[in-house]
Amino acid sequence: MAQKALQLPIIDLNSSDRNSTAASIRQACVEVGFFYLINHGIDEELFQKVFEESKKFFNLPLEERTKLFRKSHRGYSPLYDENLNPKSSSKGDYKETFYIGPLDGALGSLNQWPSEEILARWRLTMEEYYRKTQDAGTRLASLISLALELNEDYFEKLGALSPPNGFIRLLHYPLELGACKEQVLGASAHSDYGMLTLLATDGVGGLQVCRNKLEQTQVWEDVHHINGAFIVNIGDLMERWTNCLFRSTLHRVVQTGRERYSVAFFLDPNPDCIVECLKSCCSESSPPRFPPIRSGDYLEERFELTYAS
Ligand SMILES: O=C(O)CCC(=O)C(=O)O
Ligand SMILES: [Fe+2]
Repeated sequence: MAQKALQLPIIDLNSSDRNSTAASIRQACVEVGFFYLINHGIDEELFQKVFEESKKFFNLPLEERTKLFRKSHRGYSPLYDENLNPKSSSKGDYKETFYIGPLDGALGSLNQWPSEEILARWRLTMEEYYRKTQDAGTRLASLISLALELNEDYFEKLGALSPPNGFIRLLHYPLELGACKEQVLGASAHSDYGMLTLLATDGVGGLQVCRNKLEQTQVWEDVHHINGAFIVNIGDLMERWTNCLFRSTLHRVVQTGRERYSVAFFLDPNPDCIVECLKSCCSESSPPRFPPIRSGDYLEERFELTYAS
């Protein structure tokens, strides 16, 4: 188990004092890369509906779930299918997931949905959650621009958010039956790939972060659930943008002997956006550490490494 629990700052997305909120975000992203987000516009009722519908899907017979097996990163990914830490020798993560990508335009037709006869309100619920969470993420991105001493519409103007590449990942960590010799993790140690992640959890523990990923002995700290708050973390593309000023922190989910559900929303840049060091994050003494990269190419490569086949 983790040695200690982490106290993360609470950021109010609706605060009228945007400059002081931006300063708190900056401190959180420099020090930990994780914070809580409140007043984000998603009400308790919608969270409840999303978790209920998610449970209904994962409780369908395996045969039904497998009909929606992932294609183009959308749909169902069964137990052990993913390994979020491709460097580990583990046989995969003890979780099952379901992905929903951008809803609109040509990309929208790539999504897979359970049939309405089986789960009547599933698609509507997920679409509502997708739009509202993407909106919260976009508003948060403008506070992040402020935190980086940029104009509030910086990421908008860059094309990163027009439209963003948003993905919902519904997660289910079932109870593991039988003792296992090696430690199998619900989600193995990883950092998220993109810009920002807004994570909703069900109150069951297990999420841990490691702030000293480069040291030999890693210290893992528990991240607690706060009712109604998102747990937000910075992804690797944001770390590249900021020349490692903002941290994309290693995290994982350990098994606690309880079944667990969570819902991650990845707000990633438009695939055609070129991610290169921000002017406010480099200088002569601190030159860019990464070459510019097209967001879509970077994310594709990371996704490919996640799957065993
Ligand atoms: O389930 C969780 O709490 C974390 C999931 C996660 O880290 C991810 O999906 O990237
Ligand atoms: Fe993650």
